Amino acid sequence: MNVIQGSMNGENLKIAIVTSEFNGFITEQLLKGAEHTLLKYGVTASNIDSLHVPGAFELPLAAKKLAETGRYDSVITLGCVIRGATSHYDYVCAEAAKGISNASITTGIPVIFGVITTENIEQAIDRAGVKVGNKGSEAAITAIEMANKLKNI
Ligand SMILES: Nc1c(NC[C@H](O)[C@H](O)[C@H](O)CO)[nH]c(=O)[nH]c1=O
Ligand SMILES: CC(=O)[C@@H](O)COP(=O)(O)O
Repeated sequence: MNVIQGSMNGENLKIAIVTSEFNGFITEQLLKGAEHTLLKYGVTASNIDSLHVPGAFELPLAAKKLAETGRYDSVITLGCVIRGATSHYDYVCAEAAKGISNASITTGIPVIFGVITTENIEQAIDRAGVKVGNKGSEAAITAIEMANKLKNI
């Protein structure tokens, strides 16, 4: 069996990060985690472009536009949706997830889902660098792995 490999070397990769401003006290921690991890794996700072959008609902369109430029090996989306009193949460989560997946499939560029979807603020804090790691950092690792694996297909 021939196994298609992908290295975790970020040296020649160009990555875009889209971060939503809603729940910014969490999403800025995700952005810090993603940036730190990209640099750790060798991505050059000048090869990382960052864009902010208002909320998670806006992530798919921005990610698709970035992916369509053909300038990036991966696009990372970062957001935080916290359940409120109404069904709004379900709509925002569903459209963000569907749209981000669609951006990836339609452009052929990995668009990584770094969106935290939680029942409360505590769960979000735990996933932004406290108890359960940093989901931005995990998204960065996935971005590098997918970019390098896709190059080898
Ligand atoms: N409630 C959350 C939102 N809501 C805002 C939407 O994402 C969107 O910006 C608005 O409906 C305008 O289109 N966004 C989050 O990222 N997180 C939330 O918890
Ligand atoms: C996830 C959300 O959109 C949330 O902030 C909305 O809260 P609510 O359902 O209480 O309006």
